[in-house]
Amino acid sequence: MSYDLSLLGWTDLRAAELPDGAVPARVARVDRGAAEVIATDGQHHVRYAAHVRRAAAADPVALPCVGDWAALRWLSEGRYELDAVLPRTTAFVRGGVSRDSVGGLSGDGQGQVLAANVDIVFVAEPAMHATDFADLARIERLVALAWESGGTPVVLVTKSDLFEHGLDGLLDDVRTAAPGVDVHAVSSLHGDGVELAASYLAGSRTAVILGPSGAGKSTLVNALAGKEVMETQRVRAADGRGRHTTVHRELIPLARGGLLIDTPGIRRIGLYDMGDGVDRVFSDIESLAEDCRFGDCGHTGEPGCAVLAALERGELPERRLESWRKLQREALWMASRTDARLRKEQQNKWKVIHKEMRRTGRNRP
Ligand SMILES: Nc1nc2c(ncn2[C@@H]2O[C@H](COP(=O)(O)OP(=O)(O)OP(=O)(O)O)[C@@H](O)[C@H]2O)c(=O)[nH]1
Ligand SMILES: [Zn+2]
Repeated sequence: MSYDLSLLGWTDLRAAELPDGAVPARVARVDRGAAEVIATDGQHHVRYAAHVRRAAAADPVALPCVGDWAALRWLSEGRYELDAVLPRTTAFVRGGVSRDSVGGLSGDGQGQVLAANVDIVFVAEPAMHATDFADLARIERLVALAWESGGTPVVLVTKSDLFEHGLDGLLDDVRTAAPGVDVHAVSSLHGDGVELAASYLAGSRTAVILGPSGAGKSTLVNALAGKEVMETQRVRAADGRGRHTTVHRELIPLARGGLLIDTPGIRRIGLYDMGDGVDRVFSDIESLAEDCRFGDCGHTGEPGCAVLAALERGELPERRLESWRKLQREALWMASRTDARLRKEQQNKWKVIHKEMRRTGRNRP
């Protein structure tokens, strides 16, 4: 019985990074100190090698996370340990982490990776939410997060069936809020746009769905996955034994190909580390700002401000500038706040893990 790893997104590029003699596997779920992984010969519960644990203790960014590709080392009959995390192509990171020029991550001991190797980031925003229309500011924020992860954002305006008139106008507004990003209307209820969304995952790509509570994420996951997610997935069909359904709740193979990562952490993701992403989602303002007379122009009335000039000419919507200001302020505030909180969380978490390791003697190299 074997799994076809290419259906999980394994490529020649990744294969080139696999150490000699190691067995490749994708992380489907993590537990403290261990992971559920899928390898060619099936699913395994694997502990982390001592050097992986040491690296993670120094910097939690080194901890395996869902979506990671891992190199396994064979221990004995049917048992493996997780020996290395292969270089990540993208990552959703919470906490104080910066990205170096080649896209690698360099942590400062506080970051936490929520999901890795995500190609497509669906930003779900309901066309109609309670009594309100789509929240453009929220779309901007989540698109910024998506860019920051290294993945490609695609905005899905969900529940489009609730919007009979003026949907085209709404989509135009959304496109203005997310320049350079594909925007589509989706109704999971009627099936409109679902095939189109699924087509982004062709070639066994991996996606996440970000969006506020009630945006229709779960409904969309089910629509994308096809009926009875757990029973019809192709990856598991190859296994034929019908076991191990639980890990697929976090790394979900879709009936039409491709995968979705759906974890509580990704669902809760808010406004973390959006530095570069903010610049990109506001590329219109950033490029106007290049023509401001002063390099450090705050666009609040300085002489020769090109941003305010565009505003006066009606070329830049006022809402857009307001949104940009708000996001800049929030990013600053969140950065200071999450840093302190995360540091504490991580300290507590590792205290518990170290205690556990001492108790079981598992920390001996
Ligand atoms: N009219 C309409 N309703 C929908 C559609 N998709 C989802 N809903 C409804 O919207 C509500 C919320 O949908 P969920 O899929 O649970 O939303 P969610 O984003 O997963 O919400 P959380 O679990 O809170 O994050 C449910 O009552 C769905 O039935 C749609 O395409 N059209
Ligand atoms: Zn200016």
